[in-house]
Amino acid sequence: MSKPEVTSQPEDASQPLAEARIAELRRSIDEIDSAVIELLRRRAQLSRQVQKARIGQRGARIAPAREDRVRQHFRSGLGTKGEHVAGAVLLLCRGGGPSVAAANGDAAAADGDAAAADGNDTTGRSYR
Ligand SMILES: C=C(O[C@@H]1C=C(C(=O)O)C=C[C@H]1O)C(=O)O
Repeated sequence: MSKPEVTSQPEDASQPLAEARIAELRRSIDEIDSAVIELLRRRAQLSRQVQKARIGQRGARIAPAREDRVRQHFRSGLGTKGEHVAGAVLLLCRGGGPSVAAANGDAAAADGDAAAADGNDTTGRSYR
């Protein structure tokens, strides 16, 4: 696999058009990121409702077979790297830690997530 290109040069202020274009593109990227964040918040809410319902029926919070299908869905849409995205999405949406709603700059809540951030899901499987 080829290495990702890394530009060490500072952005060239002598190219104002290119700079303006980059700024415009970055605004579009930021808008998309905001939409992705909002969708992930909604996904996490729905996911927690499913988990709560299952726990209410004395089931487990985690459903490995369903998670495999979620990974497959991301892989079919995004290629092999999609599985990494799926791993991050599942990590975010699984309950047990602070909810995504507590994420607004709440360092204490973020600390509580550290145990889940070691690259392994709660089934002990690595998602890296
Ligand atoms: C939401 C569910 O519960 C958990 C969360 C999942 C998810 O966020 O996609 C998938 C499987 C479960 O580990 C579910 O079983 O559908």
